[in-house]
Amino acid sequence: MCPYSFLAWSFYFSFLEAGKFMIDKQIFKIEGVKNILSWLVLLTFLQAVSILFQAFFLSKSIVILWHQSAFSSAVPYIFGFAISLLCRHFFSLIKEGSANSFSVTASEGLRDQLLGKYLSFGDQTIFKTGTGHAVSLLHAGIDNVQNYFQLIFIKIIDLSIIPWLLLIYMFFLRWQEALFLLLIFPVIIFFFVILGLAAQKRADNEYRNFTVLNNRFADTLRGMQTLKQLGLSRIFTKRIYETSERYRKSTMRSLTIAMTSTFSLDFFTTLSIAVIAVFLGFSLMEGKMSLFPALTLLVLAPEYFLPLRTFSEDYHATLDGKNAFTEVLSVINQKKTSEISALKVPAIDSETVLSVHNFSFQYPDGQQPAALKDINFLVRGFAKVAVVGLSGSGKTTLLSSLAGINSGRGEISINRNKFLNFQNTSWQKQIIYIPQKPYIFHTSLRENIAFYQPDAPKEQVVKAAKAAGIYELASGLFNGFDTMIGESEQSLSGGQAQRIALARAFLASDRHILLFDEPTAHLDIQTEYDLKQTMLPLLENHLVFFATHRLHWLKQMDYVLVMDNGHIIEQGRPRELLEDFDGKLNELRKELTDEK
Ligand SMILES: Nc1ncnc2c1ncn2[C@@H]1O[C@H](COP(=O)(O)OP(=O)(O)OP(=O)(O)O)[C@@H](O)[C@H]1O
Repeated sequence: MCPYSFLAWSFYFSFLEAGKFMIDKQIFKIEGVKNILSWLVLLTFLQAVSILFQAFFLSKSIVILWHQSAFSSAVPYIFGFAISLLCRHFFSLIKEGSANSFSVTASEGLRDQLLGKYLSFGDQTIFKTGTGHAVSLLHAGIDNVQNYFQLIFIKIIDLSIIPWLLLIYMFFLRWQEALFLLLIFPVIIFFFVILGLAAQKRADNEYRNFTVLNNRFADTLRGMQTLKQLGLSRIFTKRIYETSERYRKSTMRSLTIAMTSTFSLDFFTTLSIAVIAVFLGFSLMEGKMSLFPALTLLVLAPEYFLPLRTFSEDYHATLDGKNAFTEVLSVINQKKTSEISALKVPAIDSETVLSVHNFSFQYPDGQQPAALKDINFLVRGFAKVAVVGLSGSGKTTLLSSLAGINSGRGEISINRNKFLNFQNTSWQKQIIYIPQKPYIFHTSLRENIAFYQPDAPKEQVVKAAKAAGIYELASGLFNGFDTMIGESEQSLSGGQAQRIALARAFLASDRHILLFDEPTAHLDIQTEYDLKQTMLPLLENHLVFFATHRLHWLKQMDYVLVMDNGHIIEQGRPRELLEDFDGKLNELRKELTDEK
């Protein structure tokens, strides 16, 4: 291998390796990246030219003053030096400003995409990675990505342009020193790469510990009340402490590597500059070169290494940002098994025929067999369908599939319009979903009730509240319907939360599909009875799917699906099924009675 190709190869290798640590290639797919790159390249080029002029004018001024010429002859050079210094910093400021505005826009775009992904994937993505991790990715993670965008382009472009432009000029001044600087560069990068490998491993470890800490912290906060009741809060506090200690130690370990790499780079670059200074000193003493090229070379040598040094100073922050960026993209790039369909589902009315044939669903990380298998049923108009079964039989999964939260696949027809699953916008816009514990948002009571219809006038909100039996509660509150509820605000009982969910349903009069997932499961008998009286009028004029363990609801239902192990094992009119003493519904009734 000839020396030139060896040199070229070592440059290529060192840049490639340095780049691999710092750049996630997907960064080039971000919108507007080409424009910002071209703009930064232009500014960096101008900055490098300013540095050259700065060195030139500075050396000229010193040489004139050294030779004790008239001060006036040095003034234009001093002036030139000041101008080029100003230009250099001016270009640097514009670069930072441009990179900053790009990084803010790009990272906010990523935050929106990430949030959109979490919302469209439902709780399954969050369930997989953990709530704490999801929240920290949306906040600290995106902030790290912003910092990464802010730093990485400027650092990489500086490193790719400034040293080489300076080096070309230095070759013209004196090739020996320029060659030395050229040869030392890959050597320094080689050490940097070795340390980078270790830093990458430590940073990955640090990120893993950070994720565990976030999840553990969020879980503990959520379960704090239960932990206190069970007398376990101290144990969990200790666990959080231990996890945070692990995170602290791993951060310190990766910081040690970062410091070592900064130190070693500083050491090598300072040593190289010192070597150059010694060479130049000898050449000057021996009269082999004049003062101007020697001074210019001495001024330019630190500038030659400066991009590399600043690159290493922000190495740790950049690595953190890169890890966060990769993580954000891994969520954003997740593919849904099926995208939400835009096919129009007719509005559900008293004449609608809904037929579900061979519908199955498997959780992405669920084990065989599927959570729902060959589900078949046909319901007409505003039927009231009970979904019953033992715990784990698939009731919630069926309701989540009907709500379009789960994907699944089968032959579904609504008045002969065919669909593959319920992930359909016009179907979902007709649904009201009431789970066991409805989510109460941290906002006013009024906004909580107006969940499906945010623009509903106050009179309608009040009417819905009256129908749901929550009006008395609202009147008793300090700020009435404007009182803040949810989170740490006004606390609500399970029954009151359920009534808010019912008020939402009363208000959403244009939605005619009601999905109840064991709405009274955790309420006492009296509260359930009171709530039932409120719920019964709501069931009218709605297609209702009502998952429950409490079989007294069957009296209000027209049809029942009995589930076991993801299958519908029996279906029909409740009264007819209950008359069959050997039937599955009666078997279930006995099992549920025995359980009590
Ligand atoms: N997010 C999930 N990921 C993987 N498997 C799940 C998930 N949720 C439920 N399953 C599994 O699917 C099956 C049906 O669960 P599902 O919650 O639908 O039952 P259920 O009848 O509603 O039970 P319960 O009455 O206790 O609420 C169970 O085997 C359960 O372990």
